[in-house]
Amino acid sequence: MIGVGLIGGSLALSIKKNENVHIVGADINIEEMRVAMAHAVIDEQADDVKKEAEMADYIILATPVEETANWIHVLSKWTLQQNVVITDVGSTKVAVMETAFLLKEKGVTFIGGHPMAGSHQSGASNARADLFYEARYMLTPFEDENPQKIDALMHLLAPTQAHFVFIDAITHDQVTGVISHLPHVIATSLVRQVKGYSAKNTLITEMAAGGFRDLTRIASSSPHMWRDILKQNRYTLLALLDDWMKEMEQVKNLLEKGDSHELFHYFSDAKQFRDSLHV
Ligand SMILES: NC(=O)c1ccc[n+]([C@@H]2O[C@H](COP(=O)([O-])OP(=O)(O)OC[C@H]3O[C@@H](n4cnc5c(N)ncnc54)[C@H](O)[C@@H]3O)[C@@H](O)[C@H]2O)c1
Ligand SMILES: O=C(O)C(=O)C[C@]1(C(=O)O)C=C[C@@H](O)C=C1
Repeated sequence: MIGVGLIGGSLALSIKKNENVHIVGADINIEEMRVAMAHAVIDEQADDVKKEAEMADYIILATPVEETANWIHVLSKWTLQQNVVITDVGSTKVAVMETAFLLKEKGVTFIGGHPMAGSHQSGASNARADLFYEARYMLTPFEDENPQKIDALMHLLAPTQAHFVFIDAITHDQVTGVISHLPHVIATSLVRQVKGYSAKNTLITEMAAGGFRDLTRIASSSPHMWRDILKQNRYTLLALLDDWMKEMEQVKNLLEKGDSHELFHYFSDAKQFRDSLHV
């Protein structure tokens, strides 16, 4: 397990429910390694990552996505087990799968993965074995991947009790752009706007309640993780932000007109769609 933070740690805790699993962890943050060992998230800490990776049956990359791409470069230079399956948990897939081509060219299996559950909290101390229970778990194997390797990975991940969904990397990045990355940008920019007002009036933060909390919780997420996600999915985000600005223009127009019927429809249309969603 390379990266023993929230997602790597949660996956480790859940994978441990399989028989005959021994999880060796590696992390650039020594404190995270200490926490992961102290909470029995991993069985052993890697003193020599190369040596451990070359002995591993599975390698899971659970680092921020730019680091994941770097690790794929590194792994492509090592002599891994012939049957090794490498996967990741990153929130973007196009850049990761493009880099993973380096492994494919060497006959090494890489199957992209992305569990659709998480938190604004980071680190192994927040890891939970049930984090992925009933969540969607997207997999992006190369088109001609050996089905036995995919089955082996799904077997390893079965204790997560997540529902696997196969998807191509481009569609993945468009879909997550819409339902995860754009909402993060909106929450973050809203918090920044409120921060500006709060400098002039302390009542603003004092009066903040449930509505503000629910809409902005995710702005407390890891800046490192989100910087990397936005870098890798920036073209999708640029198009989505154009649409978002058009949406805001529409709200401005509605307010300028002040038409009760149109304003009511704006809210009722959104409520109807929101009420129909499973989340
Ligand atoms: N947090 C979420 O809600 C969520 C959900 C699904 C997927 N993801 C994805 O999971 C991945 C990990 O996110 P997280 O929430 O667990 O973050 P996290 O900060 O809790 O954990 C990431 C860990 O990676 C370590 N790390 C960073 N660079 C490294 C490197 N070069 N080598 C080794 N270790 C390194 C960090 O020290 C940290 O312990 C990201 O790619 C993210 O996009 C996150
Ligand atoms: O619940 C949260 O805090 C999350 O942000 C989780 C969340 C999301 O739903 O957008 C964040 C990033 C992921 O790649 C998957 C899930």
